[in-house]
Amino acid sequence: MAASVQLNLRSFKAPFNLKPIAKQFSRPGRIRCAATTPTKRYSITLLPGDGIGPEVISVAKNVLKLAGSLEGFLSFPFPVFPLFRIEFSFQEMPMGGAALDLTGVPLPEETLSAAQRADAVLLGAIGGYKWDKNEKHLKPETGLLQLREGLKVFANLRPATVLPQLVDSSTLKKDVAEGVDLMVVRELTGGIYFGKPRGFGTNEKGEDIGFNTEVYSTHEIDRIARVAFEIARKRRGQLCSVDKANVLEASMLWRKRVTAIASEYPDVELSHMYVDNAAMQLVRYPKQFDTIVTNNIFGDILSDEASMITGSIGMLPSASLGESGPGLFEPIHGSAPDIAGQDKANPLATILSAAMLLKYGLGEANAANRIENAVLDTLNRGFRTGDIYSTGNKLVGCKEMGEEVLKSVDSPVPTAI
Ligand SMILES: NC(=O)C1=CN([C@@H]2O[C@H](COP(=O)(O)OP(=O)(O)OC[C@H]3O[C@@H](n4cnc5c(N)ncnc54)[C@H](O)[C@@H]3O)[C@@H](O)[C@H]2O)C=CC1
Ligand SMILES: CC(C)CC(=O)C(=O)O
Ligand SMILES: [Mg+2]
Repeated sequence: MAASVQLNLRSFKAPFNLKPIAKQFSRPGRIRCAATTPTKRYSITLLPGDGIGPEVISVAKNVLKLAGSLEGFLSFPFPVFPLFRIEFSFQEMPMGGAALDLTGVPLPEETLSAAQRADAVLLGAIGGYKWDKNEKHLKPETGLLQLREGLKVFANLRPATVLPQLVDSSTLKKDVAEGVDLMVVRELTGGIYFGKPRGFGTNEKGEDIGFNTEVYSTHEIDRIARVAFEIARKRRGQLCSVDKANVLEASMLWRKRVTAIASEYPDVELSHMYVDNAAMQLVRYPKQFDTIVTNNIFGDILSDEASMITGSIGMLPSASLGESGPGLFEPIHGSAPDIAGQDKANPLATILSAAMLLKYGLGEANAANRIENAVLDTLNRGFRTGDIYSTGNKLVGCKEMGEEVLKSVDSPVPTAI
């Protein structure tokens, strides 16, 4: 049954950051034998953030807890005998605007070190009107960039899969959206969001100017390219590198290095596309894409665009991984101040990010599949938040959607699509 309901967050042996079960067992202090049942303990740092962040994190935390508690049982055909237990300890820390209000900075040292010590980090979203006019170093968004840099999570995986249940929610025609299943691999700790010089100044005419620098090194390009090739190899074997090499020097180097790394992956078909064309192709014929690799800013923009093919930005999860240390898992959307506090947010992107946390962050693929199945089952039962609602379905809020997913997680035989 699990195979028929895969969300295409395919398990692949990533060359980074996965912690197989065996490794967990070998960690001193992680496994405790309570009576006869060994317990796998994971510490998760939760960063709810701002706007709808706390609403979606609260729902995803409950889903994660329940999915973990159901793991480790032998089933004949219902759970009978626990081989091991999974227990999460959650530490909630302030981040973004919430941290600014509390401590005066968007990423307090305590928050970063809690995240660095954790087995995985689950983030809601940050930002809001209240802090929009803050100086750069006092913006919630600066805290998010510092967190990604501090965790060294350079590879941001953003899968966009059109679920059969949500084809009608896509803004594209059914035959264009149906069957779309792509992965954006976005470079996350380099490029124009981090490049120097940056700042404000005056030009020769005395006018104010603002400037940023798009900069990539060989090392930064090579490592994200290898991640993308590895992922493409485990998917349909096609990698499209998106750049602006007809204009930007940083993109010229990008294209040269991605082409060079391709020789290590003869089984993967590499193509190149300029970003303006890619933005157009995504709405013209998105099924042509399997895996896309691109820089920080293009990946940010193209993944928001890709989300609408799937029905809503409220559906897209992400995993940000580094060579070692905890992964950072977050929905691709922001804090949605326009709907914050109204119980309207779609929590599925965050719930699916929790599934990615289990699969890519902790190596608990089974528990991850349980969550993915539960999301599909909930959609099969017709529950929809406003952003993915179509006629004939049941309109629910963020909390109720969460409760329905919990029911599906708990059901012994999930409904297949
Ligand atoms: N990772 C993060 O924490 C991110 C933070 N931001 C910040 O979020 C704030 C708002 O940014 P926007 O540009 O408005 O982007 P946004 O992603 O927060 O919202 C864009 C639109 O999508 C809707 N939306 C987003 N998530 C949704 C969900 N789960 N369910 C239903 N509808 C959803 C919103 O209501 C809004 O109409 C800004 O301060 C921005 O800097 C933006 C993107 C990512
Ligand atoms: C602060 C921004 C870079 C966040 C964002 O839009 C994203 O990562 O998708
Ligand atoms: Mg974005």
